[in-house]
Amino acid sequence: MSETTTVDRPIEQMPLVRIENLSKTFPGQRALDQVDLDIRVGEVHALLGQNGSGKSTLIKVLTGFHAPDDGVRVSVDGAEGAFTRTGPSPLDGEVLNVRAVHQHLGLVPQLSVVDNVALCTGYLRAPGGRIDWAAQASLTRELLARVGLEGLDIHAGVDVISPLERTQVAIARALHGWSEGAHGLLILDEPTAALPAEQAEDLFTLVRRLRDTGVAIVYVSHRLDDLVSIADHVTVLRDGRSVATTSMEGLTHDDLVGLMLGKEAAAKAHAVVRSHAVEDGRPPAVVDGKHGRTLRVSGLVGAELRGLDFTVAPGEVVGVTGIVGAGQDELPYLLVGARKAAAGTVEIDGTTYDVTRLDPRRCAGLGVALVPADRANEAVLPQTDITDNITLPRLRLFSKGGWLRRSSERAEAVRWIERLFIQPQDPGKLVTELSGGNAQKVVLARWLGVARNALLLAEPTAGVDIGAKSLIYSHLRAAAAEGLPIVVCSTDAMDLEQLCTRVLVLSDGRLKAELTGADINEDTINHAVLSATEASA
Ligand SMILES: Nc1ncnc2c1ncn2[C@@H]1O[C@H](COP(=O)(O)OP(=O)(O)OP(=O)(O)O)[C@@H](O)[C@H]1O
Repeated sequence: MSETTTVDRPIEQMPLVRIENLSKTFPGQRALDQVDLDIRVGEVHALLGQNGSGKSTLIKVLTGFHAPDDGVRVSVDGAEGAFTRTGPSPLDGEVLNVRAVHQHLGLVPQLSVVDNVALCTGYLRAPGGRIDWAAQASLTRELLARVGLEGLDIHAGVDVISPLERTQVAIARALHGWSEGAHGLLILDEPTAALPAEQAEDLFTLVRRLRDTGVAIVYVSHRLDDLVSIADHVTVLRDGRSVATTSMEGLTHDDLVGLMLGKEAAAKAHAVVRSHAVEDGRPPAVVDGKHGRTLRVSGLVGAELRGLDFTVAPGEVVGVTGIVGAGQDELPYLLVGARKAAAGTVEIDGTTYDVTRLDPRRCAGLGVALVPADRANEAVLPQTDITDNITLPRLRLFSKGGWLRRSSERAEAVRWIERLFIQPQDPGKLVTELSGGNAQKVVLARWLGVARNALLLAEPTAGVDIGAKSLIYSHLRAAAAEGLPIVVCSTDAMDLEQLCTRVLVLSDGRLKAELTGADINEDTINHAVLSATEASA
């Protein structure tokens, strides 16, 4: 902050950061519209809103990635000043630390913990310019101690530590240069998205600890139960406007849905999400038999999986779950050859294939589609528009006499935009200009169009709001009802409860339990994952 003047207000009522009249306009799109936000010392302040409501844009303005429109007013610690761009964040400076930990953490898996910390802090140098490894190790240990990771081997690769430890390392390095007790704003964006349920609780303990040392925390998540557990206040964004700021005291999951969507839309979303009752473990009746051959997987071996056999009947939605690394995270990639399997076969539409010889392109040709978990790196084609992203694997369908018919491609994109309520409804919009949840719908549209014989999904609802979740569920149910075999690999027990007719629980690369019927509910699934993991330990 610069050019500061003191505001005449009682200090105890004064927020650490007060932002007024914050707008951000992209060409043709007002992403934030006169938003006001007060964040206090020692609170967890949740940002809640549907896909495209402006949460990421707000974070990107706070961290200096986007400059806001003119007219914003800011005060920090009671001192008013301009929203200037002096540090990495326009608010970061002597008075305030502003740090963000994003959903994908920004760690390099192949590097050690100490190197990953150094990527943020810079390597400490001894006289003469060589790296002072002893000092670097002690700085790393000091930062890790602040997040409760005293015992972690700092030379271990980030790929071998647990998902919770990775999140802790990312938070630890964000605290570099921020002395304990100094004022600051820590932004956590979907921090539990990659964490199994039991590790999320441990993360909350850390977040509460940081809050109690005076850190102001902005917490963004579509996992509403997280917010009920951890947030002190919530600000609700709708179409770029802040429509409510309230204390979280006494608020339930359903209250949050109501605040986010408005009462009427909330009731509708709730009804759709709950409309699917899988009572006896049998697949729902196949209504038109458009697809209809069993997917049969035998002896699948990968880096994690150690020989998995299962079948998915036409119209069945089989869930596969476990803690990260149990095998469900690599399963769909192995089946389409996106990661190298060591052994295994898969029967597709009556023909058996050696999985070690498959590749994603060939699988797409066979009508087997994979919706990957890492949307940004594995799924969207960044420099292209919604139309290209949806139609790319099926371009031949839109060609005549060797010429691509752009009009029929666009018509197909418009059909999916309408079916999945993709926003904005512009087939020519660059996919990088979409919110995360809308980009996920585009990816889903692409692969729903390809899947004739099987659809494999990895974490299909990560980062999507409750309304979009219900929409995705109903499209997947409809595809199953047409006889498509579907495999949902997910750590989100709600996805599994709402979608699956059978759930396979893996641990250590092997099948440990199979849940059907009334056992397919969030509590039993979480419990089965925990028991399977403990039994393998
Ligand atoms: N770089 C950009 N260029 C143009 N429009 C953008 C850009 N980034 C975001 N938008 C638009 O701004 C609006 C808000 O998007 P934002 O990503 O902030 O939403 P969000 O609440 O974070 O959504 P989600 O929960 O899906 O991640 C959307 O309409 C989006 O299409």
